[in-house]
Amino acid sequence: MSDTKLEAKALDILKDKIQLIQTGEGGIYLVGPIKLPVDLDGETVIFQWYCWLSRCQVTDNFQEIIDQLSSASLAEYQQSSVLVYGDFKNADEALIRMHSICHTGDIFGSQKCDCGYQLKTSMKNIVQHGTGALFYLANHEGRGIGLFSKAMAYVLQENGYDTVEANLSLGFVDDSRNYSDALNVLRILRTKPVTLMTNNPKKLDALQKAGLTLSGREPIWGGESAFNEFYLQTKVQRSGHLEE
Ligand SMILES: Nc1nc2c(ncn2[C@@H]2O[C@H](COP(=O)(O)OP(=O)(O)OP(=O)(O)O)[C@@H](O)[C@H]2O)c(=O)[nH]1
Repeated sequence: MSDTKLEAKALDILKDKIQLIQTGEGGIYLVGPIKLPVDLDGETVIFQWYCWLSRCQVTDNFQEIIDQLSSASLAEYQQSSVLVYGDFKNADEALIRMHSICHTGDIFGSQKCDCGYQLKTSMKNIVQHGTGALFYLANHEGRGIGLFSKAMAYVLQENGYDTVEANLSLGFVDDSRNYSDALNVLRILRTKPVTLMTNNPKKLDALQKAGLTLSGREPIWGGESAFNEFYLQTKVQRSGHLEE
């Protein structure tokens, strides 16, 4: 097949799997669902996976978006995505997690935080519940400060600073995470209320202010180790996290 024919065929395949979400500030291009078999403790679980890209440009001519991909250096800027399980659109009850990326905890299994534990547990909870979604938010590293700054914050923490002090002394606020794109995607996937897995009342508040319709909160506490005792204590004492 010629390159032109391959391109035309690709668009034909992709067009039914791309949605434009208009946000007022631009467009979110949502790709999916894609069937994703996931190994959860030795059991294969099928999730439906979606990934999105935010652009200033708003177009439903998706070829224009495809044409920009190869020169957009997207690997330099991570994209967020969501794993959906069960009849997420229609079920009366659904469990969701807005999980902030944690390179050290989620990927390396670092025990300096509880992120890896929360990621795995939230996926298992969703499957056990029967319906839900795990939003994996790629622009949230270090509560919004980025991986390099988080490394600097860790150096400061090795020298006596707590998590909040470390962020502040590097010129950041304690928490600069934004949930608006994730909520725009959630509204496409489900309009009924959801139960949010979190221990953080400020996150709950930020999400509700941004328009999340909530039916409840489920705690997600655990993953304690000798290495994260002070970190978890700081979450409770300085950031107001709930222990149950
Ligand atoms: N700045 C900074 N960020 C950290 C540190 N440890 C983990 N993180 C980041 O914290 C984010 C998770 O936020 P948490 O405060 O642990 O929890 P939360 O999302 O507010 O609340 P939960 O929903 O209860 O998990 C992830 O993006 C991690 O990368 C740290 O020592 N310093």
